[in-house]
Amino acid sequence: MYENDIASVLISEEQIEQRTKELAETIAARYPVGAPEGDLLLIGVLKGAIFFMTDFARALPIPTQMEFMAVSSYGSSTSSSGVVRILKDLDKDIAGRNVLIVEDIIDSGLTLSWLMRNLSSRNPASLEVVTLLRKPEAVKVDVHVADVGFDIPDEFVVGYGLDYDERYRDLPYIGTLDPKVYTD
Ligand SMILES: O=P(O)(O)OC[C@H]1O[C@H](OP(=O)(O)OP(=O)(O)O)[C@H](O)[C@@H]1O
Ligand code: HPA
Ligand SMILES: [Mg+2]
Repeated sequence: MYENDIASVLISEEQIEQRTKELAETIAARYPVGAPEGDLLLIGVLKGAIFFMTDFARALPIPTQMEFMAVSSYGSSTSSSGVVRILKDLDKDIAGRNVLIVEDIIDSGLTLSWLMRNLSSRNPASLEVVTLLRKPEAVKVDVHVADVGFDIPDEFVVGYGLDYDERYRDLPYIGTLDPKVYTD
């Protein structure tokens, strides 16, 4: 599909599927079914986390509810602007709920650190994060994340929800983007 733009496949469809199942089982074990806080509330961060969110939710062996927030800090660039904008806020109150943020990637950590502060101020009963990808060498602000699918090198990646200038989200795997695509 985008063969000429992808330099290498970093994580295959099968690896994503396998790791998502493992994460879902580990995480579900921490949330007792029938708790007074109600069902676990997944907050998906649009648009990047959309594919991971839907696969992760279906792999979780417990009932969950889903809400979405859209924030953006990259736009048509390969580095974070550092300014996080809310493009779509939650429709529901999360006070007293067990909340799990579902992210596709932690790169500089700026988006997540901002989001954690924003959501904690709404008084959830608990607030945790699961991310499919993390770039340990790129982190500028430390955010505690218990569950990471894959630690990856500091290269710009696309696919499985991740875009460059809105393209490549529909690739079923995670690939590195040939630098010619963004240096031309
Ligand atoms: O750790 P950071 O350096 O802050 O980067 C991570 C964030 O950047 C991407 O979102 P983006 O702003 O590209 O929006 P999108 O999900 O709609 O593509 C990605 O989906 C994360 O939310
Ligand atoms: O490597 C990346 N690829 C796509 N979107 C991103 N947002 C932060 N880092 C990345
Ligand atoms: Mg993006």
